[in-house]
Amino acid sequence: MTEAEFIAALRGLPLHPGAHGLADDAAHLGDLIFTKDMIVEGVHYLPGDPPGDVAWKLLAANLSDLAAKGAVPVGALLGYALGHDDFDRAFLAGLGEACAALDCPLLGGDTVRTSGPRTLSLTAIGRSAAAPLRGGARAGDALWVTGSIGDAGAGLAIARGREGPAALLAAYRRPQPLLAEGRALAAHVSAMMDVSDGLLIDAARMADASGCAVSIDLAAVPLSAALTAFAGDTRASRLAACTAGDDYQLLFALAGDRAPPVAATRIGGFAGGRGLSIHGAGAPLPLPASLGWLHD
Ligand SMILES: Nc1ncnc2c1ncn2[C@@H]1O[C@H](COP(=O)(O)OP(=O)(O)OP(=O)(O)O)[C@@H](O)[C@H]1O
Ligand SMILES: Cc1ncc(C[n+]2csc(CCOP(=O)(O)O)c2C)c(N)n1
Ligand SMILES: [Mg+2]
Ligand SMILES: [Mg+2]
Ligand SMILES: [Mg+2]
Repeated sequence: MTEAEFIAALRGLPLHPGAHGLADDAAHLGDLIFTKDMIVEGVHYLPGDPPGDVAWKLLAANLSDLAAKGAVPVGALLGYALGHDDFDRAFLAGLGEACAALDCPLLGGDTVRTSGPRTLSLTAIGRSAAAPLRGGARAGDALWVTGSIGDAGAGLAIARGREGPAALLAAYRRPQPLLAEGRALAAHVSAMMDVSDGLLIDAARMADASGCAVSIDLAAVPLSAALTAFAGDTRASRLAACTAGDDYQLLFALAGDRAPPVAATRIGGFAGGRGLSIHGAGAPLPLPASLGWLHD
């Protein structure tokens, strides 16, 4: 079974109304927001990555989903698999640092031991008075994204041994959840989500959840100077950036010609119909074979 097939099958189980049909980044129970993300050695991080960075990434990936709902973190529940003492101790130190820096204290969790690949999980709880959904975009809305796209994908190549700048490696190992930006945006957007699996696949998910079509101008996608110096600026490098994932930027829909209250780039728009299309210099472009990361 693929990830998408499994989640589709879960939709046939008894679902709480706050799950929004498992078509949002998080569950909404009153003003409380619940989200969970897991990370697995060899899948989400490399065995040689520093344990403190693994802890950071586990918390940050979850808080990114809270950011997309405009939430303030309340606390986190940790699911931890013990392995080697050195890793476990360094993870603990890194988690303490991450909880303090990101203002998210522990509520509890569970601990097991495994001899297999390390699998870690975290459930983050937040509070948001007016959480936007992933599925609220309407035909005529513009599509916007914060920051730059593709840095973490390049950082993974650097973590695997390519020469490259520390800033790209840091984007991969220490993503920054955009909590303040999410809170500033929440009351203005018609839809919001974070970019975890890749800009193209996540934009397609926002359009699907909203019952709209979305189109993206590939040339408008913001790339950092560090990335273009590292990977060039070609159609292929732009497509690689837009499908790499691990960006943890905020993707949002905004009505008409409104300007967002935080720094962001307009990259496309929503229309009637269904599906994702991309274009460059006014001409339609073929979609790449893979739109982003999928656990298939
Ligand atoms: N095993 C599961 N059990 C219950 N719900 C699930 C499960 N896996 C995914 N979901 C739900 O499916 C929806 C989509 O999940 P998904 O993991 O794609 O969201 P995300 O956390 O925003 O993305 P990412 O995992 O890339 O960070 C969410 O509502 C999530 O709670
Ligand atoms: C070693 C290594 N190989 C590949 C990747 C890329 N990657 C893995 S999972 C994922 C999407 C988010 O995960 P999920 O959807 O499970 O929350 C991405 C972009 C990585 N981070 N580390
Ligand atoms: Mg998300
Ligand atoms: Mg997830
Ligand atoms: Mg997530």
